[in-house]
Amino acid sequence: MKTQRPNGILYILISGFMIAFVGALLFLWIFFSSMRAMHQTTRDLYEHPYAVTNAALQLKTSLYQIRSSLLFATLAQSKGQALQDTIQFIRDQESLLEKNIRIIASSYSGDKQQISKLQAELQALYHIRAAILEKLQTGHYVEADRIIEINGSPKFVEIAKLTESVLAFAQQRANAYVSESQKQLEGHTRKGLMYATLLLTLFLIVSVVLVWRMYRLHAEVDKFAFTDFLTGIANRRRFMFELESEIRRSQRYGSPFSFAMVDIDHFKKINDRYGHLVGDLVLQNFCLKCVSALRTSDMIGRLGGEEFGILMPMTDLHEAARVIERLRSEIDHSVVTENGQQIHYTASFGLVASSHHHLDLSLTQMMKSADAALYNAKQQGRNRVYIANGSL
Ligand SMILES: Nc1nc2c(ncn2[C@@H]2O[C@H](COP(=O)(O)OP(=O)(O)OP(=O)(O)O)[C@@H](O)[C@H]2O)c(=O)[nH]1
Repeated sequence: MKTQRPNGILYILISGFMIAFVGALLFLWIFFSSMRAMHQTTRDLYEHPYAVTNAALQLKTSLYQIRSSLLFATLAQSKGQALQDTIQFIRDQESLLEKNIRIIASSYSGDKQQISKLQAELQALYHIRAAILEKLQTGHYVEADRIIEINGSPKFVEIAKLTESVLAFAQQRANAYVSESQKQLEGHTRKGLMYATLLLTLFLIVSVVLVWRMYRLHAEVDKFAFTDFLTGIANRRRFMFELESEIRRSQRYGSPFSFAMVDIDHFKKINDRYGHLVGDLVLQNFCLKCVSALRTSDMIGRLGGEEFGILMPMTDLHEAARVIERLRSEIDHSVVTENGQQIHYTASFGLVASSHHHLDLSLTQMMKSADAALYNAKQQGRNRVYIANGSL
């Protein structure tokens, strides 16, 4: 019994720690995988779909800038440094344009032929742009203007249309992607909440089970600490505690109480003749008889071996003597039946009442007095009740 309690608590503590550890790991795993998924979704959301739309928009701007620069240079009849600056500006815009068309070509998920066509149209535009610049550099402004009007403008319009259609598709895809990603984010949040709730519920259940186990263990330990294992009645420790409390109560309020010390007669002979198991049955039978004969407010405890104590609160000597005598007689007139054998046993009682003693009565004095009375009952032939300072 002594080793069961620490083992039980250790077992509960270890299981509690293990469950908490697994729960914490699970929680961290859910938390980090959910965070990673959310991070990835957010990154995809801002990098992938908008890359094409941004590139298409920039491409449109570059085209517009190139066209305006060519028109301006032609109308203003630019030459010298002004023309050189315009050429440099157009080159910069074209390299920007090239960068954007590469982005579109690598990320566009629509009709790829559209992109090839756009690239081909841009190449054609570069040739037209080269022809216009050549005319401008040689001062042929009218021819430059004509090339712009006949070849350049339609080409710009054509490319702008193509870019517009690429942009519209990319935007549509981006919008779809955004709403899809939002749904995914909502899904992650919902899942996270669901797992957290499940985990919390699991922890609650485990905690309740653990607390219940601890409570039961505690109650069991308490029961074994104050109960006699064989008979199920109060053990010596519990009985002495109650007897001492009753003495104090009697001293304080002057309430009467009686106490009997009981010993089963020739119990050694019963053991020797029928065996220890039958001896145990007799002890149990004795306790049953006491419990049925006494009031529920009375208490019976095993003081050791075949010796018992009976405490009768609020009972004076006269009443106690009547009850104990009835119990003695009942035991004397009954038998314990085991394996077809009928075992008859008797008991001797030493009875003490609080009214027979002084107010400063102690537990030791009361025990001594009851023990002496019991000794007298044995001496006078057993199977009798002996009252301290007088016999029935
Ligand atoms: N079966 C059983 N026997 C017990 C238990 N506890 C003590 N005993 C036995 O009870 C016997 C008590 O014997 P004694 O003290 O000589 O007393 P007795 O035979 O009852 O004689 P008197 O008290 O003089 O009438 C011993 O043999 C103990 O071994 C128990 O829990 N079960």
